Amino acid sequence: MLQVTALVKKYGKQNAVNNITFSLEGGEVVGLLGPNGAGKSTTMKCIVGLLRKTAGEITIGGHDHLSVEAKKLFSYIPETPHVYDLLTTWEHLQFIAQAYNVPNWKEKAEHWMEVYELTDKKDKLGRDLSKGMRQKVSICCALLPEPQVLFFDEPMIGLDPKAIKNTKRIFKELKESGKTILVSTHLIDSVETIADRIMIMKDGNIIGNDTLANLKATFSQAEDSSLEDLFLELTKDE
Ligand SMILES: Nc1ncnc2c1ncn2[C@@H]1O[C@H](COP(=O)(O)OP(=O)(O)OP(=O)(O)O)[C@@H](O)[C@H]1O
Repeated sequence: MLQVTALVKKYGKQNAVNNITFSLEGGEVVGLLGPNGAGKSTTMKCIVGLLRKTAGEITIGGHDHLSVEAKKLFSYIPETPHVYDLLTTWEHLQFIAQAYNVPNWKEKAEHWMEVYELTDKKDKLGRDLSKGMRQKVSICCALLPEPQVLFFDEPMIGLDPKAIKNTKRIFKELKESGKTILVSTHLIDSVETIADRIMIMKDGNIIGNDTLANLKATFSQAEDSSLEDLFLELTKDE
C-alpha cells in the first residue's frame, strides 16, 4: 500500500532523511518512533507531498504519491494542525466532504464532532478554536472521508485525556476495519498494543523495523520488557 524507496531529504547540506527504504502492506499498522529530530515528520511530509524529496521514490496504492489517484487514498494529520481562520468547525467538515465526495457526510460529521466533543463548537470560527480543538477538527477532517491509508504525525499532542483515550480506541477500530496506518508518536504506549510493526528512526536512518517480539529478540531485550525500554536502548547515545 505504501512503498518508500531510497528516500533522501536534505535541508541545505544536512541529510534529515538518509536514504531510507520501507513499505507498509495493506491493513498494516506501523508505529514510527524516534527521538526529537530523528526525521519522522520530514519522512511523513515527503510521503504526503508537503515537502519535495531530494531523491527516491514513493508510491501509495501503486500510484506515484503526488498523483490524484494516490491522494484519494490517504489522509494526513499534521503535527501542527492548520485550520482556516474564517471557516467554522462545521464548514471545515463540509469542505472536506465536498472535496472528497463523501456520501451521507452530515451524519458522519455529526458523529465525529460528538466523539471529539466539538458539537457545541460547530459554529465557532477556526481562529477562535483552542490548540486542542484545532487538533480535534484536524482529526475529524482526516477521518471523515474514510481513507484506506492514514498518516498520523503526533496525533495526541494537545489533546485532553478523554480525546487521547478516544483516539486510541479509534486506532483500534481503524485497524480492525483493515486500514493501513503509519503513526508517529512519542506516546509509546499508544502504539505498543496495536502496531503490527515498529519502525525506529535516529539521525535520518531506520535503526529498527520489525515486530516488537522480533525487535526484542534481535536486541536481546527480555520478553517482558516494554517497547519504551527497547526504544531507550536503541536510541541511546553511544
Ligand atoms: N525546515 C527545516 N529547515 C532545516 N532543517 C530542518 C527543517 N525541518 C526539520 N529540520 C531538521 O531535520 C531533522 C529532522 O527533523 P524532523 O522534524 O523530521 O524530526 P522529527 O523526528 O519529526 O522530530 P520531533 O520528534 O522533534 O518532531 C532535524 O535535524 C531538524 O532540525
